[in-house]
Amino acid sequence: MMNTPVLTVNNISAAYGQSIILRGTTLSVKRGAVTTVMGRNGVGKTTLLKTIMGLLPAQEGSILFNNENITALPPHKKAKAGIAYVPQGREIIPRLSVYENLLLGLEAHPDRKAKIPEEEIYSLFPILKDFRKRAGGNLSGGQQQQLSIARALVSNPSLLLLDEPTEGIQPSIAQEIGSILQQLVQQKGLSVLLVEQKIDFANQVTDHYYFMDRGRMVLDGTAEELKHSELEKHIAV
Ligand SMILES: Nc1ncnc2c1ncn2[C@@H]1O[C@H](COP(=O)(O)OP(=O)(O)OP(=O)(O)O)[C@@H](O)[C@H]1O
Repeated sequence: MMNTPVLTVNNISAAYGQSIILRGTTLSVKRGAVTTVMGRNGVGKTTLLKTIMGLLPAQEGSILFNNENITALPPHKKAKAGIAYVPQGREIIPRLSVYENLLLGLEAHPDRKAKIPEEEIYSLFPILKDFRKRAGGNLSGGQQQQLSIARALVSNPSLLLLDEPTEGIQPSIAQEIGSILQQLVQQKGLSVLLVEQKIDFANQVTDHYYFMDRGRMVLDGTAEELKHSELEKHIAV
């Protein structure tokens, strides 16, 4: 079990109406490591995460989570099975307090009596303890990103899908988020599928890269395996 991928995506396709976005996308996500998908704007990275989560149907191909076929499961069942999604733009509920936003994470917890693991969450994200009564909408972008990740962790996932966590936040906070991710991977064995545009942040956390173009993967490997020039070619805007 330890050596098998936590998630395998085989040849999936997905579309918005007539507009086909994923065209035979294949990747595998290593257990207890960070796998990062990079690629230019609009190549289908967000669509890939949405399809894995079940927010968009896969019209062809299959998705295996811990060797079980989850292709057609609805999002709430995937969440209960242990997949958490941190969407691009974070989707904090602005009028709810930080604590109430965290409570929403419990909806996806497989145990209905589960409570927020406050000690763990606040030791990872001390700012959320100080601000627990503050409205989510009054936090800075970086704090909202931390809240969004914390809310995902409240459901006790084994796989975290993370869409551009550094978008619009300052480099020092991005670096902090990077260290927290590393901690979660190394200490809790969390598996992460990250979509990222910033190579510096990606380099801080990534074990294995995939490069996506027009709905499919065109290159993959560890940082050592990939030549810098190749990376630049696939992320240049
Ligand atoms: N809800 C939607 N309806 C129709 N088309 C969409 C929808 N969402 C995204 N698209 C289109 O699908 C394509 C892929 O979008 P997607 O968001 O997956 O790309 P991305 O690689 O994540 O890019 P970005 O980095 O800009 O988020 C784009 O051409 C986009 O315009």
